[in-house]
Amino acid sequence: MIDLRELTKRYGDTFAVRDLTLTFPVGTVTALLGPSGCGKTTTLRMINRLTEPTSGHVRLAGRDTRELSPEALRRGMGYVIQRVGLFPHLSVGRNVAAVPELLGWPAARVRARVDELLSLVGLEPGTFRHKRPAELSGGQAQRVGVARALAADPPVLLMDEPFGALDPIAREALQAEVLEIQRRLAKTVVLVTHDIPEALRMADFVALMQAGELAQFGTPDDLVRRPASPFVAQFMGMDAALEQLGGVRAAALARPGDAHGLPRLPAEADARTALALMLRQGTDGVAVVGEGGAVIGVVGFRDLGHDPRSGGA
Ligand SMILES: Nc1ncnc2c1ncn2[C@@H]1O[C@H](COP(=O)(O)OP(=O)(O)OP(=O)(O)O)[C@@H](O)[C@H]1O
Repeated sequence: MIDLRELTKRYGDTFAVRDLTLTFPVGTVTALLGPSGCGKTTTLRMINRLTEPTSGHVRLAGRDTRELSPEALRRGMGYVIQRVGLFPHLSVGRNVAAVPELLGWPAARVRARVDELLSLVGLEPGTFRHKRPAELSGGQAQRVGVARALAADPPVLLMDEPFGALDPIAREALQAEVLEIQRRLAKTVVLVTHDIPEALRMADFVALMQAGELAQFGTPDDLVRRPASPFVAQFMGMDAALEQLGGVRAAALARPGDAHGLPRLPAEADARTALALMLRQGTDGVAVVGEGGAVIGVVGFRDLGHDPRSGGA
């Protein structure tokens, strides 16, 4: 297990993380959840010592991580970030092989491992092994990133908004596959996200942070049904509104309008996905497209308040 004890990171007068005491149980997914700037990434980076704490400490399986070299520590922890950062000049296969090669595995074992991992993340090895990162879609590149993080079979996987840059359909597919892999391999996963539905879907436990401190740790059900403070109730309550949008098809809200410059959303997507796309792209609308990419109509930010099932109230 990973234990954080009174972990603090200060930048000048700002506490990015303050007195954080938290245990990530072995073989589970724990989401570090919270609004922008609450200290999620700083916490994750203190676990693998990409950021050194100002005070407090991290224990891994009972050992203070300061007793380990950062390199040895990181070898035991896969790390996946939003933009995977694959080596552009290396093939997909060589990217996945990077850590096993560093560890001096025999060539045949590395080759077998690369193929095993590509299959595991849903990429057919014969098709993808020799491709360059530039030839991949965002979702495929992110899959390679996950395969690379798992290459040396680390017991711990640290993931920082790993699905954040993906379109909604690729995101849901990869979330499902990462969950499936986690269940099969029983990795200890720490997942940074600000997306409540993602945390609810993926996490066994949620650590909700507020301004560098722990607001509540518990199961997703605990946080939704037994919030420890008004902040938790309000933050998790945003989800109820979002869930309602999840039941409405974006196509049902689409109306004629100027689709120029708007991000595109498939007609079968729901209104929650439309909202996520607007927030991510910084637009106040999306273009809903049908088969063949023809624009059906636009959904504006203000249209999201109108549920056609309730008569447009
Ligand atoms: N290198 C740094 N120097 C100064 N301040 C920093 C540094 N890194 C983070 N901070 C500050 O620490 C706080 C927490 O940042 P952190 O990136 O951990 O938040 P976060 O919850 O991951 O946010 P987001 O969801 O927006 O990525 C923020 O106020 C941020 O501005």
